[in-house]
Amino acid sequence: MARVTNAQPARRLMLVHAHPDDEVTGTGATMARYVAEGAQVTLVTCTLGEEGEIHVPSLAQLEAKQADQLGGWRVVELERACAALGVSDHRFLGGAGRYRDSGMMGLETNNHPRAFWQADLEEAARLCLEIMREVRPQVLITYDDNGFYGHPDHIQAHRVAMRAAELAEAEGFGPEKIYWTAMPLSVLEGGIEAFKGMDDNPFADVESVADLPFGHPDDEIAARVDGTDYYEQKVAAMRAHATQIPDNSWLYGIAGDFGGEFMGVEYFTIVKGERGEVSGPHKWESDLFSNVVTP
Ligand SMILES: CC(=O)N[C@H]1[C@@H](O[C@@H]2[C@H](O)[C@H](O)[C@@H](O)[C@H](O)[C@H]2O)O[C@H](CO)[C@@H](O)[C@@H]1O
Ligand SMILES: [Zn+2]
Repeated sequence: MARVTNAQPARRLMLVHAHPDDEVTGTGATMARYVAEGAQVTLVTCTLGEEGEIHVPSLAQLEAKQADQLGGWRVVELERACAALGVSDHRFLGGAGRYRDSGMMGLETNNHPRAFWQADLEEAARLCLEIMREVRPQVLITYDDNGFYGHPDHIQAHRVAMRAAELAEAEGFGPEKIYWTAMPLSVLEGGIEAFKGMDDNPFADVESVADLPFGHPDDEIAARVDGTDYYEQKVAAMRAHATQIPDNSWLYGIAGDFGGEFMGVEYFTIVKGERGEVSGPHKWESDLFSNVVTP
């Protein structure tokens, strides 16, 4: 049984994401910050994103219904994004190509025999456990039980990560703290105002934040990680995912109009472990490793 070696950094963060590009949008600044601070950041991506859209016209024929090569291309996009963030430890769950992108909830692609949505949970969790046993992360990040916005692969990534953490706990090396990606309602409400008048307004049809499948009251948020110093790395990593994030994406609008204030700050709820120092009106933690005692 592998044990923490002297060669491993003192602080170790593991993230379990569903598709290439998820690592950037929800946790890119957090990853870049902890890498810069000397932590080991291990990214686990569960699928290759084969069923995604393609926003690069010259690559359109790679789509699943044609050449079905988008997954391979997104492997390269992910490598480039990790390089931009400074992340050197990336794994595909079960190895590249083990689990296939299931497509949006309810689509026929959910039933593909290799779809992650069809994965045997125990088997997939044990594959995740193997990485956890090697890395022994003190902090684990994944999605909430709705996968943040209800995508089947995100829901499955949550289930696999949480089951792996449970199995690791039983073997005596579970993560000390577990966080789920989140967004405060106050930030979403600010976004709705800020986007009015933008061409690519993601909130165009949204009357109220209550209409969104995600968002937490500010007091339910546990941690606000300030990665504003790394927002340029985050934007560079977003650009690496060109098939998923088009040049006219609202995400770049935010980056342009608000800089690191929005793109460089990422939020989490906590579902395991004791928070360390908290501050501000909503008592948010600023360091995911605060209060960690596990060597
Ligand atoms: C951020 C994320 O999880 N993206 C997934 C998602 O992509 C969506 C999908 O292409 C949908 O058809 C679009 O309308 C929507 O705008 C996209 O965000 O689902 C894809 C298929 O499972 C997945 O490849 C992509 O990474
Ligand atoms: Zn995703």
